[in-house]
Amino acid sequence: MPNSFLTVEQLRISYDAQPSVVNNVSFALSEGELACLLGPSGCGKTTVLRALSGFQTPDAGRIRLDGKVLSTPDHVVPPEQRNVGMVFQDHALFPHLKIGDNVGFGLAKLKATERRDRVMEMLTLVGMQDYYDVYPHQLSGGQSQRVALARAIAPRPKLLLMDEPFSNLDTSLRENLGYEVRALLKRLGITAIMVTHDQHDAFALGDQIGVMQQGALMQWGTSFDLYHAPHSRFVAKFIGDGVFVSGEMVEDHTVITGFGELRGERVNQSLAGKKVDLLLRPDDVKYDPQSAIQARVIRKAFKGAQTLYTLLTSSNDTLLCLVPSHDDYEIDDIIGIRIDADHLVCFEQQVVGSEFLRR
Ligand SMILES: Nc1ncnc2c1ncn2[C@@H]1O[C@H](COP(=O)(O)OP(=O)(O)OP(=O)(O)O)[C@@H](O)[C@H]1O
Repeated sequence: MPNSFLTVEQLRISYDAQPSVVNNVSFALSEGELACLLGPSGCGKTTVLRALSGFQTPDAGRIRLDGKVLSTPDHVVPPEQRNVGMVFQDHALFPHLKIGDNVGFGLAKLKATERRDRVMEMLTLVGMQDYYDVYPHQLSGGQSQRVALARAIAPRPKLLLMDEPFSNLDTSLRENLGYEVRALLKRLGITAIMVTHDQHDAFALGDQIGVMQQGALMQWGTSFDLYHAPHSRFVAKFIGDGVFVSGEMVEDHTVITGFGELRGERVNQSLAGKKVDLLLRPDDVKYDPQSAIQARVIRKAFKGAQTLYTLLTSSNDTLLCLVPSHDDYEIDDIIGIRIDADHLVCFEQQVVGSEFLRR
């Protein structure tokens, strides 16, 4: 943390009507790292972004960027002096300015020829080099968002902030754009933070993802860790599909369930000797015609390459299982399954039977 490029330390923010909108949030980024703040509506993501951009004074805590203190409760470097770029959900292009002038807007300090070269370089990077003389209303949503990105990175900011940049775009476009933007920012070595409530946006862009709930940062980690090693029920439920099934943790690496004994690495605190709710993701349950564990299909959802089956075991546990869609089964068919969870995510038991985490 001391040598990080960006550090947010113990950030606390209240609004008049609402205390602790952001509550002791701390995280750090290396130069060139991409992070996402992910969480349900109202959890405080945008407020963190506002503090990073200099529009919000913290009640407590400190923000440092590249060795310089940008925000404390007593001193806030104004937004225009931070060298921080911003992209918003609604693109916010100036409607009366051509695309080239939109992208060149923050480059007033450059000579005219340098400015034009920089604008062309940025437009080329986002694949919009043929749109220099076009007005914003002539662009699609995806094109506008590319231009907004080009405008934000044109002044070569130290930090790029993006607030739900893909939320007005349709699903397939937003996923493609997410991976495209990631590749571009990585190529340019730009450090960035994106706020989103959509886990797929976060998976597409973030090296690190921070999951927020009611002002608190619940977990900070890679998408893989958040999905497979959530530290809390909230993160387990917020990220991905799955079920909780009841079991008993007989020792640190072993849980007995109604459909057999499962062994794996323990992820959370030790609950040896206790009744637990064990998290099983659809990809922890493997289709295996040879297996002795049999389960009945009670629901199927075709997903293209795979089908997501909801299964009921003879012990009355409900499981989710992803099966290549060529292996097609009908409701009430019996199929063989094998549990392949190399890590055991358990929480002290709250429910009896299975609980769904379907989103
Ligand atoms: N200017 C403000 N004055 C008072 N309360 C505010 C203000 N801005 C936000 N809030 C409140 O603070 C809380 C957090 O808001 P924030 O916009 O940071 O959440 P968010 O996670 O970004 O939500 P969303 O995804 O809906 O944008 C909300 O309850 C909101 O109503």
